[in-house]
Amino acid sequence: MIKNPAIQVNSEIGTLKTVLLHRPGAEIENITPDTMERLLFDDIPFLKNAQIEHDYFAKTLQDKGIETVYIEQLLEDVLADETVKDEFLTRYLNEHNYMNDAMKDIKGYLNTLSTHDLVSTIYAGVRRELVDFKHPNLHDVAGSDAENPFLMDPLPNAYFTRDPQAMMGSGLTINYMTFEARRPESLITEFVMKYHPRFAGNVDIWLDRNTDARIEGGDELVLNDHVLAVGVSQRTSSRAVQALAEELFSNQDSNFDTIVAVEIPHNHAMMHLDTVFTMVNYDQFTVFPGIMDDDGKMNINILHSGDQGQVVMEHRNNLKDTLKEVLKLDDLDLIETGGGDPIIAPREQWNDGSNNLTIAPGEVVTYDRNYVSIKLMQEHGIKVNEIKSSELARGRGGGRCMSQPIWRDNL
Ligand SMILES: NC(=O)NCCC[C@H](N)C(=O)O
Repeated sequence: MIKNPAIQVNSEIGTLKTVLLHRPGAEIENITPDTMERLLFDDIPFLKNAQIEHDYFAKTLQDKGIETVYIEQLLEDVLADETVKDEFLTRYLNEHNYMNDAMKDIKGYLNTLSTHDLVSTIYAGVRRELVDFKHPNLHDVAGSDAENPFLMDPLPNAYFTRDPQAMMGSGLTINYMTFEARRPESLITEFVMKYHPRFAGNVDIWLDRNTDARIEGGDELVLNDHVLAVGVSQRTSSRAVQALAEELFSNQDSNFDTIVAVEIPHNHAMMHLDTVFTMVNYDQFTVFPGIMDDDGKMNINILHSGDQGQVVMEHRNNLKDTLKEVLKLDDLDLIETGGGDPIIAPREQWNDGSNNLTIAPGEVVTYDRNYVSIKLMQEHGIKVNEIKSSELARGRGGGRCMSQPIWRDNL
């Protein structure tokens, strides 16, 4: 049992106290038309305005008394220790296939930077011409890698702090992410959890990233203190969900005994469960109807903890009924994104109209552009705090994607 847990997340809706963010930086300006698709962007945001919008998002949270913690600051704190910095750079470069003398050359350059600039460079990417290679690898002089102006690609998705890990109960999963473009983000989480005094020794690690079972935080929803909903999606494999169930059902520190595995279409617009489904109150959810077939059916499996902590599985096909069953509710309110209209719903889903950050039961933070979904939520009694969304939305993630709750009041 952890004595002083640094994480407390026992729901999607308990009053939010502390949240992890990343302010978009130079990495956004290192996206080009050629790399956009590989870097998982649909357009190149205007950085200055993206930062204004992000600061507005952070201030909206701060004005509600929520502590905002920046992952880049935590990384800077951790890398101030020379031994940790060396370990981090070795791992980071290894994961980019640099070893031996070539690694020494790159480290030589990175070690000339202040810790602050090093962190910015890790996010922004390391441009090839900055390193004076005495010992280049073949892949630096021939083939497609050699054509890439970056030795290490930028991390433009880092402002979606939800995905590299998922905090639940007194711990987290540190995620092996699906696309190479995002994998270094969870290496950062790993080092912060291992070495930052705020977290080191004070968190349970339910899953680590040393696996090939893919999982991302946008798929991991904490419905209450013993039930999770996890998307089986473009980004999260069924094997990872099974592994998570096995760990949570058998670990003494975990209170979770049920995982609802919800299969969603595997595509870019709906890459994670939270792009189509969020919990906004005890008995209210927003949902994009496009995740169901024409009869309203879906492929859902409830994973339960059996007598010996083993995983027992039951199949379901109706989302509303399944939620009522696992949450023990007589009724619940599914609020359809864009009112289910065949034009408005997919447009607002594309711009993350289903991706709400719930900051207290019945109160959300969401993008202003999805005005039809906002009006509907208001009509259903939800308090909506609107944030600006012209540039941030170009990365295909909204309020929930841009935030990782670290501490919520228990319900
Ligand atoms: N939880 C989320 O849905 N996060 C949004 C991630 C968007 C990012 N461009 C990605 O493709 O991973």
